[in-house]
Amino acid sequence: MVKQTIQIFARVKPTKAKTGVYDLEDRDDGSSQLTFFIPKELAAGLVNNKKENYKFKFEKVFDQKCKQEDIFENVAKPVIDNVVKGYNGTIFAYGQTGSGKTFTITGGAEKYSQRGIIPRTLSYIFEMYEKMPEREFSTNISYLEIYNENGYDLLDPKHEASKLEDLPKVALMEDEGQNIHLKNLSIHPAGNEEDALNLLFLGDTNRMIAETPMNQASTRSHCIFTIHLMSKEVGSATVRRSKLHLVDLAGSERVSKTGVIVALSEKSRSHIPYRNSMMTSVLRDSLGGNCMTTMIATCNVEKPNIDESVSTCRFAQRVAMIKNDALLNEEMDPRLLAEKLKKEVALLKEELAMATGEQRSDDLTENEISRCNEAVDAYIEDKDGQAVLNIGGDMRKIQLCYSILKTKLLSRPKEAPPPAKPPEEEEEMSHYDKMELKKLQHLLLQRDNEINILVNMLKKEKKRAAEGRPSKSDLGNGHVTTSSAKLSSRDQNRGERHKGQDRSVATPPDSRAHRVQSRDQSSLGESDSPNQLTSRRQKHHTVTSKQILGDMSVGRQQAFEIFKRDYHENQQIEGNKNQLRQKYAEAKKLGELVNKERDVINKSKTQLEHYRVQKAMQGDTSQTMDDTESDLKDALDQAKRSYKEKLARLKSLKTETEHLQHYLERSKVKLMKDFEFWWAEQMSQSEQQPLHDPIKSAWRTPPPSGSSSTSHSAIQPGDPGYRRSPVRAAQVPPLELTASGSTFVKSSSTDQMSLNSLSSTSINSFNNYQNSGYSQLTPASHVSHQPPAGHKSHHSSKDATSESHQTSVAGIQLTGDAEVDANILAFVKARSAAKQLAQSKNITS
Ligand SMILES: Nc1ncnc2c1ncn2[C@@H]1O[C@H](COP(=O)(O)OP(=O)(O)OP(=O)(O)O)[C@@H](O)[C@H]1O
Repeated sequence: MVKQTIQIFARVKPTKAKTGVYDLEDRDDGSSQLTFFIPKELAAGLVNNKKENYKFKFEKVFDQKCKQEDIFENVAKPVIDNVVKGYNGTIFAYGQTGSGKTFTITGGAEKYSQRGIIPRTLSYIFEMYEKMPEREFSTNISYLEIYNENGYDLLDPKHEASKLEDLPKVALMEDEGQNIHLKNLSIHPAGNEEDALNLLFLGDTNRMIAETPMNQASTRSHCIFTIHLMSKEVGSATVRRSKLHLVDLAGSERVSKTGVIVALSEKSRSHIPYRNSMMTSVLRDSLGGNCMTTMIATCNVEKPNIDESVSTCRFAQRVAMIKNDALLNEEMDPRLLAEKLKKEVALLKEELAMATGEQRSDDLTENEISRCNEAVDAYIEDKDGQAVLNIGGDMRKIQLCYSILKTKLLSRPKEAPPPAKPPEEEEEMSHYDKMELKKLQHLLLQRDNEINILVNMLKKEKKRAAEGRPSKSDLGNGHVTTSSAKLSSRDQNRGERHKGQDRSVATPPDSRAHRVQSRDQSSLGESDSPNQLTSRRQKHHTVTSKQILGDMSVGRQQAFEIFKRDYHENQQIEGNKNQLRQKYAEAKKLGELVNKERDVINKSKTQLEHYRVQKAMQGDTSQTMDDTESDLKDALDQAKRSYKEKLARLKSLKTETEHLQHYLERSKVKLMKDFEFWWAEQMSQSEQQPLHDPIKSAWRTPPPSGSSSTSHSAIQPGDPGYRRSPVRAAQVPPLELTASGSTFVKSSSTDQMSLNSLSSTSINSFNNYQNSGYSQLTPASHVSHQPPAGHKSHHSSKDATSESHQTSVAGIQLTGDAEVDANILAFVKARSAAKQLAQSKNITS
């Protein structure tokens, strides 16, 4: 048992400007101290407004420049090492909204280097398995989201999520031993890193899709990614099961209001009401039980966020006092144990029968007879002189074995005895024979192996051809053409990935994957074969716009196209696309090089073998290598090294491209979600416009700066709310939405505002919100720019004010007097309507 308190770390989120409100110090005992300086005027409303310095001790504090790699090395690795050994582990991030919890646990959405703890953990555990050939491992994964005390399965294979409520609800169950079980949470086997990453990507995509403006999933929900490990020594019945929870908690400003967290942070409370919250029930072991737990407090050190960062650090200090007792979770596997016991019982029965003289007289079964045959064959083939034919104490079997042996002996062809040789020649020949025999035996073995490999390959190919499948990419064997071709074809097909395309085909052969067994297949549903599941996962990765946006009207589709064009993350998306292209090109080149290297290896091998055969034929049996042989051997070794290096790079390129593809998929989802929000905002604004105030309703969206739109009608025909307002309908001629052209209006009046300009403007202001980076929510006073309740968009009040003060309409100065301005607007509208009418009647004004 390992007794340990929860280890606490802190991470400071990078800020653009220097804030001067905190300091870090390394202490003599190896820990770090984080100090916040809070000027008195800022401390108003803070817990203690007299205090200016707040000091907190952590295992280590990671400053703004720290890399994801540093966090992984220092925080995650020690926990994972123990999980692989058989201890439970938990790593959770706690901090206010926007402080970097998701960035730390899952990673950033832009670059491969921004990979967070989860993807790095997945790579690391599979690397560790390779280093422990004496053990067999199995890995299963689950991904749970808890929102409003309800659990949702992010990896559910049966539902396509478009909102959180679409996912199956996970229920908490407690057994008699007070162990918590999660009903309806699917657990998926991951045979290799790629499988595991796919599960992570699937869960993340579901998490994003399910995030609606109303639930702000990432801010208010907790996400728990759990890796379930099982391992045992080869041939042993003792298994170790452990779990690693990687937890992204909801924003601290929200969770701190829940009872459990309050109880945890109050020193005087000895009883923690874990059952009051789903999150703490699931993580009960992590907070004071059988687990090694580590917390990362994420701190935002911009001045307005200091209060919350101080609270976060206070909470961390309290958490650091929680003691855990981690146990090695070792047990006998009941299945293996039963098998072992059965064998023992059979043996004991036979011994008993021998001892008591009681023998069975019934006939041996077919199975028993064939086992006797096998035992005799094995006995004959065993070259060990001490080999024993052990068939138990059953006389029927013993007699059968004797009979089989006799039959075999009698059926052997009689060999003529070799002619007698003179004694000295016999001695000389025997030495020569020994050498030659050894050589021939070795050659024979080699050829046998080669034939076996070839036969197996042929069988596989034949089977594949019969199933109509493409040849398997085999990085391990150097057949990289298919793999790189697949990469490039995936590049071309990205965006509309083929449904059901089986990614596992591109998986490099992983010998360990064969050993890995699914422990929880049953939870996947009976009909889920691994291939079906993979293709379903694959399908899940590709998010269709329909899934998020539903069926779109033609007008909305056009608006979407324009929104896409002006989207603020375009540059980043393009950057990732470029990188992906480069990586594919690199992979293709590398694939070709690996194949060349493979040819070099084969050539060098053949040359070396030929040379050795030649030498042997010339009677040179010396064991030492001559210069030529040594050169050939060096060339072969060099080619092998180079081949391995390139192969390793190819493998890592594969993981990188998977990540980039995932980032692009995320961007796609984000784009669609942002459009949905923007569109909803346009709709809600148009519905919120007071009907008696035409000025405001006309100018809720400003014209684009520098555009000629000032001479245009103020009302935006492309606006979805346009036709809904009776005031507007009365003031302007009815305009129709049309699918043709780039505008939404039928007529070509110069007073018509194109949707393009409308969209550019409101999209720009939307983009400004997105880029403002200010992590506080919009003040409630800016009602007209308030996003639909709960949306995470960070609107700045500056944007809102700039939009609400327009001074002219269609070139005419507004007065600020509502009545006068209403008249001006009515005039503009009337003029616009007249022009339009004139044009439609083909009359020049
Ligand atoms: N250490 C960091 N380096 C670079 N960018 C970061 C870092 N930490 C956070 N960010 C960025 O800050 C933004 C907010 O971070 P993140 O989403 O991780 O916050 P969070 O604490 O998970 O918020 P929420 O509670 O809303 O889920 C993201 O755009 C993220 O990429």
